[in-house]
Amino acid sequence: MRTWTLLEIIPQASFLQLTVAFATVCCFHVLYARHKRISISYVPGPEKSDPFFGNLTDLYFKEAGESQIRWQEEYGQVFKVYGLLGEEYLMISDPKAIQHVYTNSHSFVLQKHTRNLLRMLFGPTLGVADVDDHRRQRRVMQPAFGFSHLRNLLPVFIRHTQKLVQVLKQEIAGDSDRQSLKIDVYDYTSRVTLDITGDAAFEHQFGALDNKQDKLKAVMRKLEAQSLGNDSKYQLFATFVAELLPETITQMIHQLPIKKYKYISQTRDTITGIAAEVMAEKQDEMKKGLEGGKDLMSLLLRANAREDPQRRMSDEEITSGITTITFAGYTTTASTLAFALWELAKNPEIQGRLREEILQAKRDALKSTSIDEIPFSHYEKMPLLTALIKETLRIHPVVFTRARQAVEDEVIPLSEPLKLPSGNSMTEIPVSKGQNVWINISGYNRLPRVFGNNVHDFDIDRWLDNKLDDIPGLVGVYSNLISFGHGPHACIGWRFSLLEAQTVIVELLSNFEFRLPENYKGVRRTGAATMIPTIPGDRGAGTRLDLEISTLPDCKHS
Ligand code: HEM
Repeated sequence: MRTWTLLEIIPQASFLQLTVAFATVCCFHVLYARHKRISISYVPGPEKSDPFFGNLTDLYFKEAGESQIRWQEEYGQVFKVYGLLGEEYLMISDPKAIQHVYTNSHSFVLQKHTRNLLRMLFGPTLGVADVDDHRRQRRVMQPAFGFSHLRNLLPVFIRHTQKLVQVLKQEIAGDSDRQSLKIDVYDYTSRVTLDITGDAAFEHQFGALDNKQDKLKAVMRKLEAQSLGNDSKYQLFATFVAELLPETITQMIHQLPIKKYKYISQTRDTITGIAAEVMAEKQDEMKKGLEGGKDLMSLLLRANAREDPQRRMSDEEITSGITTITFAGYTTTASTLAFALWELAKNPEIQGRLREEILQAKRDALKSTSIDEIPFSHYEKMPLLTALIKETLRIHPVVFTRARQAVEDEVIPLSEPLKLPSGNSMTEIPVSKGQNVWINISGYNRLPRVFGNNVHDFDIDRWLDNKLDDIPGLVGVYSNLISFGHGPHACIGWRFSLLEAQTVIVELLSNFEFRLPENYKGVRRTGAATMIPTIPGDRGAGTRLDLEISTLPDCKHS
């Protein structure tokens, strides 16, 4: 009998047959790898809500964080959820477990899909660099985000925020000297954060508040619209299948002439091209011995030049660092600000108290410096402003979940024993290479043992006596909140973001009043690349949060 070789079979098979054969081999490969893993099936968790998609449809199609918070109440700080074809994910909000996963960034890395997408868009950037490269890059970049440099950026923040106030006043007054106007506050918070971030990061003037035509702005906005997330089962399927395929195959697929991938590489070329142009100009200035700017890129170039040549960042690493910062920085802070203004509109009493604190700080500044601008050192001394921002970050963490994958066998310690249905309990969870672990950021921020019993209420008073800042053994870079992550990959821009949010809220509340609009139907917190505000039942309208705004009586003509 004749034996067929693979090379003889392939030319005779149709494309469909080959695809089916390839998919079957992949499925077996995945199921075999899964079978060899240490099982976590004993960990309690919700039943599958879909035989094929497991719990993914709950996690992706319901409001962002909603299911994770509900399951945490039911199953505790550690539970299991199902992904595609019965894949088991570990979801953790236990502080010790989070600390372990986040800190051991060599054992737990970003999921393949996210890593590839980030690499395609931004190049060898912070989130995807391997451990040594990441450490080297952070070492050079970190000082630019310290308090002493932020002090220099405050005038940039204030300048753009004052422009925002001016634009809003003109819009409200319109042609008819109107009293108030319904606006999409996200549109304005994202324009001001884009202008601030471009200017502070590399002195690029996006001119978003002026509606200026700008190539980079157009690309960033398009990218933002594209990242609106998985809103169909097909997209969800494609994302998770990409996760199951070997990395080399995924990278080959990304080279295919598919519209989405072509768009991503064009976007990358535009962003990095502009950043490279600016960098070349700045390097030229440095060579001529000119003093250079106070923006992050200038600081980075100067710090890099002082580094040991072996440890310097390459030009490509600098441009991808700056573009990542610009994109990561503006959308996150813009949504956080929009959520904060929404909370203030829902709580006029808090809005009034906070406005009084701000106006008093401005009066004090006027007395001591003859300018009604709050000095840098005073922002931290405004308890209500600080509490508002902390409570917004707690209730509305725009990065509401983070996925990590174990690249080696590991044991995850727990701060509280995990009780099993058998009556036994476990103090640590062994996991195998390949195990997906999701950090339940929304859930952690609502742990009653950390934040009190009324965790689901927006209550800024919980922060006022500073007790929450002093609990030992917790996680996060800011006030025991995990909204900015933890460990080596924690948000590099958290201080930047806080100061930016503080300046914007100070200027907005001293000039305007925010109310819920007529026919208010709520706001949906939608899970996309980050958590974004959208109109309930109208995802097509994109990121949007409508509020009624009016100019305060004594500010109308200033
Ligand atoms: C409210 C605003 C912000 C929130 C909630 C936020 C949240 C986060 C979180 C949770 C991470 C960790 C991601 C992970 O675990 O993989 C992160 C990383 C990062 N963030 Fe932010 N961020 C904010 C604003 C900013 C700003 C303003 C900048 C820059 C100016 C920035 C730049 C970055 C960068 C570069 C990383 C990657 C760090 C690394 O991998 O080493 N973020 N951010």
